Amino acid sequence: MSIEVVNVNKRFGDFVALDNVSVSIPAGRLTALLGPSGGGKSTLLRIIAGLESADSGKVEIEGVDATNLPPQKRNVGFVFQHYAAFKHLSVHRNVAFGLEIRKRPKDEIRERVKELLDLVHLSQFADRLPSQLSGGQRQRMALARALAVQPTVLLLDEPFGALDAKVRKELRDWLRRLHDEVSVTTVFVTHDQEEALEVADEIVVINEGRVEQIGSPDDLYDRPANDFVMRFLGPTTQLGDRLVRPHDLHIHTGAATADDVTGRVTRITRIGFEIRVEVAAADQIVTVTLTRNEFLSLGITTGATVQVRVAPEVHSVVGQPA
Ligand SMILES: Nc1ncnc2c1ncn2[C@@H]1O[C@H](COP(=O)(O)OP(=O)(O)OP(=O)(O)O)[C@@H](O)[C@H]1O
Repeated sequence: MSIEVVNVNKRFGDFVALDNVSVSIPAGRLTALLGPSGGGKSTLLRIIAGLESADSGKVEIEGVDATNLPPQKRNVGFVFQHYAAFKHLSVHRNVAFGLEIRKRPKDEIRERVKELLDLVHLSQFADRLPSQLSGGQRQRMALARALAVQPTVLLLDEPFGALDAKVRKELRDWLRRLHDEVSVTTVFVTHDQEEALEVADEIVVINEGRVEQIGSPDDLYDRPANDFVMRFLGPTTQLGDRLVRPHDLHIHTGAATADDVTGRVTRITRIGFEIRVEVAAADQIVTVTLTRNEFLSLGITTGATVQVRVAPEVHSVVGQPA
């Protein structure tokens, strides 16, 4: 393990921001701290970085007890959402900054900055000022700057939060590729479940100062530890007393069996290549998502009587042509 957070507690006045949090973050992986706003993600990241101290508990980085070490002794690099670049320095100088204050030889700095600018695809902008870059380019510069001093751990607090959806998506893909190239242990905060599911190897779900679940994207999505994780990770619908994913429900128009709930189709909506079918069953509106082929083979329209059940073998149903 690269980072061990053990029984960390943090209060702000009476407010409990972190309630006995323990997390193991594996070396060389990309880990997301995911959860709703105010849940404590940034506080945890800041405690790992040494920018905030825990009231009690321990932080270990690469086997070293870092609990009482100042940030600069932890060998972590960090990037925050509203990244403050040195406005009067070129991109090259911004990236070189950490190396210059460490008084590294000029040749080494030149070489390393060149490598990093290549890595983040900003070589042609080396002489520009930060104000002459786009938001996405500035975030890439921030990452290059954080990586310059070869941290063992890279901490990113909503690094793409302020950017528009398209740039965000590009940077997300790019971060994944970058991580695969340099494989420095990376922890990033996000409240966006899609971002976490798409990019991270491991996800730590944090809510109201507590860890709800830790696992791979598949673990969390398919085997959520509780209702909170299930609802936070993706769409859900209620069938009887069961909370399920809309695509894990099966519809048929044959005779009802013991597992079926009978209902009436109230609405059919097409969302991209999926079809969302709403079924009024008993006192519930159940949402079922189907592929276009599944939907067409059923031949249902609004008002039809249908049977709904939880698909017996989810993975054999999803994605199969009807
Ligand atoms: N310095 C502080 N003083 C008082 N309260 C604070 C301080 N820092 C954070 N908090 C409170 O602690 C709670 C957790 O904040 P934190 O920033 O860790 O949440 P978060 O999960 O990162 O949320 P967001 O996604 O909105 O950034 C919030 O209710 C916040 O108001």
